[in-house]
Amino acid sequence: MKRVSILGSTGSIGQSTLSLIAGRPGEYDVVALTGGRNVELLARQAAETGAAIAVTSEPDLLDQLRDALPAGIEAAAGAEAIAEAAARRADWVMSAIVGAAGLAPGLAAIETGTTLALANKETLVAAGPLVLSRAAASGATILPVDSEHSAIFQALRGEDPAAVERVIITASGGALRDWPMERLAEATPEEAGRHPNWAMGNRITVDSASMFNKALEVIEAKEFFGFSPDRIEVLIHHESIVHALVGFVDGGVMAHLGPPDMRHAIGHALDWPDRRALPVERLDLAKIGQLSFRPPDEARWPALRLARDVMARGGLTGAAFNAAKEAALDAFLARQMRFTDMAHIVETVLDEMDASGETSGRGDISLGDVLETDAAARARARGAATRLSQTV
Ligand SMILES: NC(=O)C1=CN([C@@H]2O[C@H](COP(=O)(O)OP(=O)(O)OC[C@H]3O[C@@H](n4cnc5c(N)ncnc54)[C@H](OP(=O)(O)O)[C@@H]3O)[C@@H](O)[C@H]2O)C=CC1
Ligand SMILES: CC(=O)[C@@H](O)[C@H](O)COP(=O)(O)O
Ligand SMILES: [Mn+2]
Repeated sequence: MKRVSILGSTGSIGQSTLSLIAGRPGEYDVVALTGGRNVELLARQAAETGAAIAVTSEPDLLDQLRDALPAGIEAAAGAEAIAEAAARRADWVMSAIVGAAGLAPGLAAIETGTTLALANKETLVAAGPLVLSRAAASGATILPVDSEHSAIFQALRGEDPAAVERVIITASGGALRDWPMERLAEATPEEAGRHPNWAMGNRITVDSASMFNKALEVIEAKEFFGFSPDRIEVLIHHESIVHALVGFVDGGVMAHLGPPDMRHAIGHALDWPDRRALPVERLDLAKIGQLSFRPPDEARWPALRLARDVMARGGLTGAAFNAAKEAALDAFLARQMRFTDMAHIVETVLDEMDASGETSGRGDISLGDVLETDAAARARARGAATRLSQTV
């Protein structure tokens, strides 16, 4: 039996992963499941799968988790306990915690030499070189789960990476794509949180509307595949059917298509290097009829320009970018500032930290360096958000 652990099992990706596993009885031995505040669901998942251990990130919910678990399933709580559970021997680990909180547990799994299915894009944005060098040292395999990166990975199967000329990552445009630009400042968290095509967690859905999700994905593609930034393009594609395209030196372009359902990308990583049947809807292009494409407007979506700055600056800039974005998103979701303020705040934090040398990151970057930069960027972004909320 394949031993699997799921970090972030109570979230959107985590639940989809468990649904695939439940559809193949007797094939998987569930080692660890981790969640956050939803301990009721976590306990139910652990009971249904017979997991060895269930861990919540919230120490104040440990008793509640313990009470809800059947006898024989271990319970634990806190960030360290999650990293320890991630380090338990497993053949395959899904990294689906949201945000930078997923970095340390993902690294802990990597140290064991396992196969890490990586949905947590923040891991590569904040600490790409560190994560890849630790994987090379331990022999761990990292498989992309983010739909665009899974698409690129699949288009590259059997290809010579040197023959790649460019990659094109598609973007739906998110919830506010048809709004006039002058109204964007008024958008509420509820309005920004309605994705036109994908059912996902709330944070990534709002990031999709601001295009910060795509900005993270461009950096993720640079880090994971090693493409130079000038070879990574973004294309607005409303239907979310073409997930990414790879252009080769002979002019040929391979596109990866499929209905917007993450069970395909998750299943691909679960079954890799094989391909097996997955319970996803089959693509019916005749029914869809038309697919549309247009270039992104960087004035509307400054996050895309910021991603280019992050890649040009390098060092610890990715860690600062992600943390500032997370803090700005927190402030927007808490209604402390406007939708359009998020990009201003992130840009201000990046410029300040670049000027002070805090993100220069010379030499080998450690997890401690990344976490320190993350904390500094978050503090700056929170400060800027508080000042803004006092002036609005
Ligand atoms: N959803 C999607 O389709 C896609 C998601 N991704 C990426 O996958 C990751 C997960 O996304 P998604 O499933 O949508 O997110 P969700 O918000 O749906 O789920 C997040 C998971 O992380 C847990 N969690 C939240 N905060 C913490 C914390 N501080 N420490 C430990 N665990 C925590 C949550 O627990 P609880 O809910 O119990 O509080 C939940 O299990 C993100 O990095 C996202 O960018 C990438 C591509 C597509
Ligand atoms: C499913 C997935 O991978 C998401 O990251 C998706 O890409 C979000 O859609 P957009 O950011 O294109 O709106
Ligand atoms: Mn994606």
